[in-house]
Amino acid sequence: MKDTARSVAFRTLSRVYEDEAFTNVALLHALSDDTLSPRDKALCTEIVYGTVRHQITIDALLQLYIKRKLRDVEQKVLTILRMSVYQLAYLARVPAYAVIDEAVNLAKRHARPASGFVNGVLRSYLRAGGTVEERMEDLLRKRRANDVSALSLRHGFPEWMVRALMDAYGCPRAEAMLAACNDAAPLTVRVNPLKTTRHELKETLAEALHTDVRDGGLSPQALVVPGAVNVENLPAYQTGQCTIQDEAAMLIAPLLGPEPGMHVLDMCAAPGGKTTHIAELMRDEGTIDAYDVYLQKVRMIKAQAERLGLRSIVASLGDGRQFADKQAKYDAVLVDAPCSGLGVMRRRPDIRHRRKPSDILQLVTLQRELLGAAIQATRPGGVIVYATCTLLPEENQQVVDWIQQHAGVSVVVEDIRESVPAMLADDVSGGLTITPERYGTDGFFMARLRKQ
Ligand SMILES: C[S@@+](CC[C@H](N)C(=O)[O-])C[C@H]1O[C@@H](n2cnc3c(N)ncnc32)[C@H](O)[C@@H]1O
Repeated sequence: MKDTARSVAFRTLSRVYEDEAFTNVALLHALSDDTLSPRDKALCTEIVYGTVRHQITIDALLQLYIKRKLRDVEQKVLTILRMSVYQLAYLARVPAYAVIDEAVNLAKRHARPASGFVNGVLRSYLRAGGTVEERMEDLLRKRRANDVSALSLRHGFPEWMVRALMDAYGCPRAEAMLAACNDAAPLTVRVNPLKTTRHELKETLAEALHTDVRDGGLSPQALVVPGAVNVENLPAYQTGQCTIQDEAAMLIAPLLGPEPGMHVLDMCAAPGGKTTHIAELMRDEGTIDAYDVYLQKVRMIKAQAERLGLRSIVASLGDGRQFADKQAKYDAVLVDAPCSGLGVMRRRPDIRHRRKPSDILQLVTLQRELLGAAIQATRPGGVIVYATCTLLPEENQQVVDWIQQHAGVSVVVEDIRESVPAMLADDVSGGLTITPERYGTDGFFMARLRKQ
């Protein structure tokens, strides 16, 4: 049978829900051949991301029409219902009859005995009427919901995550942050100054993609490409003129103060986004030792270095914590630590469903150990940059504060207001926290320490 936007969306969502695939990776794989038209690819992408983003809200609405608990509904049937309610609730331009027809066809193909059930539930949903906002507010009134459960239901994030953000940033800002985490992220690329200029690359990309490409507002190396485009297929990408990277992430490597000839350690380096940035800023002169604990990921660093034509990167397999008892020799060390990833939920919406509160404690322990080892590996007078892509202070400023007390050597947290764009100065408090609702970027934390 011929693939449609919805059948490919169903297959992709099944991989996310049944095989624990990452949404962005499963989608990239599903759309890599050309069986769908560009319009259908866009619809499929919208359905997949939207369903995962709004799953908590969708489930609460679906439960009103299903007597059993949703966890007792067969996964394939639940996937069909979730993606269909997403379309009925959030995609005004899609006709309801098309959604229900295709849902029933999908059920006949993948869960035949349940096709009548799928039809019945979706028709009951439609009959109840009202916009998704009205239905949600009705549900919240009936549940007498407090602020945390209200934000959880309105924006589709688990309650523990909402509570953590509210505690850290207050209610209005946390709500704006959650809403921004549901926005589609733009594609941004970092120009490789060793091969071209931002101006030249901008013209090359605009011509190849028939679209307006604009300069980023935060990094002098950033270009923003609108729409869902595949830059990786373009000659400009394949010949190493640019790297795909969120604009806020482009602010991290410069904090190390990279200069030609330096000896730098990148402790958690894969897939190499920041390693290659450091090498570009060092004009590919000097050495960057880049480590990661997964062999497959070390190969990714090597592939990126090769694509960009960078020779100063030495990528190796290794645990960053090993540097705790090695010689202190590096001029600068980057710890781009493994973290809960709450800052990148625009691109990885499944993070909200995967992460558990208990993960945070484990991550904080690892982050402290990595930062402690980084300080040991740095020569006296050298700098250490600690960064994450999460929004939780426990994994960010609190790790930096803790290490100052426990490093066993003297380290100072430097004031980085002069080293970041002026408009970010107010976001610096110890380290810099960039949140997604402020500048349309992913969320990041970065701090610079100097070993005395
Ligand atoms: C946030 S990512 C790094 C992203 C990378 N710096 C970039 O810009 O492309 C964190 C990385 O740390 C790696 N990692 C996790 N535990 C580690 C450890 N103990 N030592 C070294 N790397 C580790 C993960 O495999 C992951 O690739």
